Amino acid sequence: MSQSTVVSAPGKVLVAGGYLVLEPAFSGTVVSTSSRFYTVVTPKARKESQKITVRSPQFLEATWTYDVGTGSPLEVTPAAHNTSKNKFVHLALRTVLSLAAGTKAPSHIQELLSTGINITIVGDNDFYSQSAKLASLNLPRTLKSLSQLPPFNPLNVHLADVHKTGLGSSAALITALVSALLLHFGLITETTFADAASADRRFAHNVAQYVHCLAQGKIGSGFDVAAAAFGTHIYTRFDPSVLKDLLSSDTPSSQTLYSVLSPSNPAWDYKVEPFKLPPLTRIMLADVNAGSDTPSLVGKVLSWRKANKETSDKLWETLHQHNRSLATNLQLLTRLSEQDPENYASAVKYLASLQPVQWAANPWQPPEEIPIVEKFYGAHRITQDIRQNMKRMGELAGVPIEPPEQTSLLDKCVTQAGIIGGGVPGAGGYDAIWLLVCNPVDCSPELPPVERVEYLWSKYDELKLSPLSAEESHAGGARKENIDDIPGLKDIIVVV
Ligand SMILES: Nc1ncnc2c1ncn2[C@@H]1O[C@H](COP(=O)(O)OP(=O)(O)O)[C@@H](O)[C@H]1O
Ligand SMILES: C[C@@](O)(CCOP(=O)(O)OP(=O)(O)O)CC(=O)O
Repeated sequence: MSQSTVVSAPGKVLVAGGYLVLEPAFSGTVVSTSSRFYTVVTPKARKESQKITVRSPQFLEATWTYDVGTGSPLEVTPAAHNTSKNKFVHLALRTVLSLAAGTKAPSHIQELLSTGINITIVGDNDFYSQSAKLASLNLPRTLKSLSQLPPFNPLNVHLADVHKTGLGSSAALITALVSALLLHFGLITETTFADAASADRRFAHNVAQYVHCLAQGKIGSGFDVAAAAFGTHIYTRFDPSVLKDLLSSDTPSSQTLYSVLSPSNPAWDYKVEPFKLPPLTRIMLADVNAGSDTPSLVGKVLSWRKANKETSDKLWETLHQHNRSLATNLQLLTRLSEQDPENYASAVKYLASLQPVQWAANPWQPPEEIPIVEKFYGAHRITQDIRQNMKRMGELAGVPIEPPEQTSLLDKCVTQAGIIGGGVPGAGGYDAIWLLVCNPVDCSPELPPVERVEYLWSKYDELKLSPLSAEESHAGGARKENIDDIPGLKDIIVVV
């Protein structure tokens, strides 16, 4: 394993900015998750010249072999014996190998390929629903039960049949795979890649963004790939015209690929503004397990917007103001915690024991805590305003962005003690909900809000809810890993 290259990339939750983030005039607040995808690239132990074998050991029959040509342009062909296709993986390999062949000393690439390459891809359990597994083990759907599952738990299904939880498996996987390959072939270096603002990290982002669009057959806003590459941030999209020519060409040359995807190409105009959730708070996610088709929601909302310019412009502007205020408000809370950690911690502990409606109504509140409490109450109000306007967007467009079932669930959640706010992430629908909860170090004698929410979810009869174990990742996006630091990763790699 000594010559292995391991890279991980996080999943995402778009807490504000669904639909708006598709347009460059608006932005989205995306939180990256502690749950990650891992890619391990290793020279084959048994030499198999010009062959790349990709394995996803969490799934049945998930091995794909590719033959790499020796000519120019370099071809990557799926082997005839593959039992399924994996467009995402195939296009990632083809793109990075083509870039490598064009920009590195060909002899160096040839040397790596002449041994053959093994790639293992695994996603943290959170990316796929674990409800069936928990039920088979007779375990309740709680965070504690999730922590008892082995890492990278095999799902005993084919990849095509898996139930995804909405954390953005393909974006995290492509970003981790592309970055690992770029590092392995020496197109970027470990030291520069470690810096989120570096040209190398931006190169990995651009390549991942291209591969993801190509594999999906469409250009979305790209917030999911940006979160996988850079971590939590406020995202403003790139102008899709940067990829137009590449996407319409069958096999772009290495030179064309490089000139478009290069970090110095000024046509990449996306913006990544720093953001993080305030200290002593925690994001909680529930997989609602009812499923929604994001592309169909997006299609309907966008055609409604086109046909109702004036009304939608007003709604978009209102939502944009609320989305920005939420981000500003949460950033201010982080600043208040830095300026006065003691009063901040004491205010969070106090808020954790009361319902949000009671937060601003305490005449005995110590004066130093008042600005902190007010900001938390402000965040609560803004998240409620965002929900209301997103729901209205759905009603006007005739799509279930916050359907009645989700409204009742969220209403129950956000009136619990210590819950700052919540909503339907991303495009909304029946997929999932997110909550932001106060998470003081010690809540005694009260129950911590996290446990209150878990209890409510476990007893909620109207919908089948499973918590996800993800928290916010503070690792800042994709990163090179040491295989020994990731529990369970070494054990799942097939050494051949
Ligand atoms: N563990 C995995 N190993 C290999 N490929 C994967 C894995 N998980 C997801 N994928 C790829 O991502 C695709 C799913 O992409 P998509 O439907 O866009 O899901 P998502 O919304 O989670 O990003 C799969 O068809 C497969 O090509
Ligand atoms: C509507 C959107 O703005 C947000 C969709 O976010 P989701 O998190 O719902 O996305 P999926 O992972 O594809 O289900 C579309 C976009 O920005 O591309």
